[in-house]
This record gives sequence, C-alpha cells and structure tokens, in this order.
Amino acid sequence: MIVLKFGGTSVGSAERMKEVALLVTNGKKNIVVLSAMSGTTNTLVEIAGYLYKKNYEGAIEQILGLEEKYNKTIEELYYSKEFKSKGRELIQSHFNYIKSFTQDMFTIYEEKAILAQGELISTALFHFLLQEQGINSCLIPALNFMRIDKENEPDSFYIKENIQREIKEHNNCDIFITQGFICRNSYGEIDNLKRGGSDYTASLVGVGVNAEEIQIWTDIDGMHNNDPRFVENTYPLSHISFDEAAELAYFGAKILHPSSILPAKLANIPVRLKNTMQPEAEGTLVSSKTGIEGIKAIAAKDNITAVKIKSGRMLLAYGFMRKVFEIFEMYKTPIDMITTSEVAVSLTIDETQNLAEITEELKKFGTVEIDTDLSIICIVGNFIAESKGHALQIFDALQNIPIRMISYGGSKHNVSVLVNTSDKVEALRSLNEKLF
Ligand SMILES: Nc1ncnc2c1ncn2[C@@H]1O[C@H](COP(=O)(O)OP(=O)(O)O)[C@@H](O)[C@H]1O
Ligand SMILES: N[C@@H](CC(=O)OP(=O)(O)O)C(=O)O
Repeated sequence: MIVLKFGGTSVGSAERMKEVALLVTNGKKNIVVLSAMSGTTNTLVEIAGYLYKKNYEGAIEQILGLEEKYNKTIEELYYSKEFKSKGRELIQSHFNYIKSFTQDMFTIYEEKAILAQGELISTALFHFLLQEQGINSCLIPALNFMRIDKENEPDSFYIKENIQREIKEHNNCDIFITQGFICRNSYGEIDNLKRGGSDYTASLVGVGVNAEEIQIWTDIDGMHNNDPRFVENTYPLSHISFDEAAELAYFGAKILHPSSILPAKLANIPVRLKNTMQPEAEGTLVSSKTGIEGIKAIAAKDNITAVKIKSGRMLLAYGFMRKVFEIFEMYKTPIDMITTSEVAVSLTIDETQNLAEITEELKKFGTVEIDTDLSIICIVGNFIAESKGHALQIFDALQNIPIRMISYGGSKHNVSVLVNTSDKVEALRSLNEKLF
C-alpha cells in the first residue's frame, strides 16, 4: 500500500483535483490523504478570529465569500447534474454548520471544529469526483482513527488499530480517502495536528498500515537545497536521509511538517516528495541511506527568541543547568539552541506563550535578557567528524552578517547559526553562493 498526501495547492481548484484523480488511480489500493483547498484554512482562521471578537458581520462576509468560491468549484468539478447537486448540498450543509457559530458562544472547541471543515469538504468533494468517474473509492474519516493523547502526541497504538479496522470494514474499495490535519484529542473532541499537519497525518497513516512508501505531493519538485521563497536557482535533492530531512523540516523547510519524518524513520518507511504539477520529475527520496558526505541544504526558522541568563555565582555549580532546563520543562517550552560561557547561558525558544513566567522563574538565578526577532539558519548535511573545512566555508559566507549564536557538533547533520531576522535573506543568499 502507498499513502499519497496532496497539499492545499495540489487540490486548490477543480482542475487540480482532476489531475490528482489521475495520479491516484494507478490500479493499486492506495490511501489518499488530502489537505483543505489552498486558502481555506487561513480563511477559517480569520472567521474564527471574527467570531472570538463577536464581529458577526465580518464573519458572515468571510463565510459567504468562501461558500461562493466552493459553489463555483462545484460547477467546474463535476460533469453531471446529479453530482453538481450532490456537491452543492454538501457545501450547503458544511456552511450552515459554520454559520451556526455566529449565534452562540465561541471558544477554542468551536474554533477547532471550524478549522476541521476545510479537510472534511475537500475529501468529500474528491470522493464524489472519483465516484462520478466510476472509481470505487471510500471515505475513511480521520476522526474515527486519528487521535492525540493528553500531551498532544499521536496515540500510535490507537491509530494503528483503528485505521486497520476502517480499511478492513471497507475491504471492497479500491481507493481510500481520508482527511489530513484533523484528529480527536484524548477527550474525544475535534482537534488538529497544528498548521501544515497533513504531512504528519500521512506519515502516521503510513506507519499505521505499514505502507510501502509515503508520498508527499506538493507544488515543487522535492526538497530544495535552499528556501526557494528567498533564494534563486535552488535545486531539488534527489536523496536525503531521514535525519537530514527531519533537521530541515524542523528548522523551517516548509515543504514538510516538522514532526512528519520521525514516525517514518522509526518504521523505516521511505518518504518521497513529488510535484503534482510535474509528476514526471524525480522528486526527493527520504530514506535511511546516509548518502555522500558534505553540505546538502539550508533552511531558516523565524520567530526565534533568545534568552540569556547571566550568573557568576551559579554557573560553576553543578546542577545549575538542570535547574534552568526544569523551568522550560515546567512550562512545556522546547529549547532549540543552547550555548554556555563561564558567566552566562544563552538559549533559544520559538514558543513564547509562557515567556513572562519563565523569565520570572529564571530571575532567581541571575539577570535575564530577552532578544526577539531572530532566525535560526540551519545548514544540513553529513558532516563526519574527520572532515575539515565546513565551518570555515560557512563562516566565510557569513562574514558580513552579525552572528548571535552558533551551534556546531550537536549532531553530525546540522550546523545552526542565530541571526537577526532582518539579515536572514542575505545570509541564505550568501550561503547559497559560497556553499553550492
Ligand atoms: N527547502 C525547500 N524545498 C522545497 N520547498 C520549500 C523549501 N523551503 C520552503 N519551501 C516551500 O514549501 C512549499 C510547499 O509547502 P506547502 O506550501 O506547505 O505545500 P502544500 O500546500 O502542498 O502542503 C513550496 O512551494 C516552497 O515554497
Ligand atoms: N489545511 C491545513 C493542513 C495542511 O497541512 O495544509 P497544507 O498541506 O496545504 O500545508 C493547514 O493549512 O495548515
């Protein structure tokens, strides 16, 4: 079995959906994971924003705009009157549900239910499309098998058991369609795997059914060596290892959700990144093979905050680091980079909801400085300990850029530098010129 995930741009119009239909019908029993049509989740987030503020006029305007977009898509998507009418009914029922929130209390639970509508609609529309084409497809609702636990981590055992049950129950189907992104939480409420989470769904589904391969179909021909949104002349990498892909995804390569590689790595299921608009392009294969030595790619992660704790008294004492880390653990805030000196510890975080409380706690150990608007530039590759010159190349490329922190040697796949976000694009371009 192969799991094929199509992102928002890949199902972003009637025309695109028809192309996806051609790609998934290759005679095999595949599982298709779909995101919401592009722009939908962003609009649903905006609608939720209006509803929180009780700005019903603003909410209704957005809701009607989105509904109209879907009604237009229906006209282009289906050929027969029967399916056009089925599509319209489906849209009406989802939008009546969304409109119902303009009359009631609005909390995070309602927000999550609204955000789920994008994937519920795209998968139902796609299922109708395959049915109209005479393809024997089945919808298997993600809300029946995708679950996260109290720590917001996927419940792998539950997912495996329930997706396999769903597939068995629909044994006569040729193509299985399910929603990316959405799930239930440990209380059974509708929840999600965070923005961009459909890749994560694909990976968890792939592991749940022990797939031959997990394919992530998007709007670019694979993982590029640098961020194509900021740098010209980037190129796709034909092969990278699980570790390299995980570092790139975590440090900002938007093509993959940060958590999507780990489940595939643990189950040793290859992940292939493909371009829906150019299916013949080779794409990128992510697997356990390490590949050649050297620098492979660069990514950047924004919205980084640096926290510096200065304490002449405590640092030399053993146990100091543990106390610092415990505070971040207490507030469930992951640390990305860390450096130490004799009198200070500097570290970076990207989740700042609890920064005020963390700062108060840290002040018990010394003075605390907070720096915002920073970016981590992550240089990824296979740096074996004996090889020389990589650091020199990197710092030569960054000679005109103020560097705030450096992390080298933490893993053999990653060198990270912290820069001001205002210098990020120049840093990415300069590294591109010097390294590739
Ligand atoms: N290193 C990279 N390689 C490829 N794409 C990247 C990279 N870094 C950022 N991107 C961006 O990721 C986009 C694809 O991700 P995304 O927009 O989430 O797709 P989808 O909607 O299919 O999930 C590309 O269009 C590209 O601009
Ligand atoms: N629709 C969700 C989930 C997702 O993964 O979308 P995409 O595959 O288009 O990045 C989002 O926009 O966050």
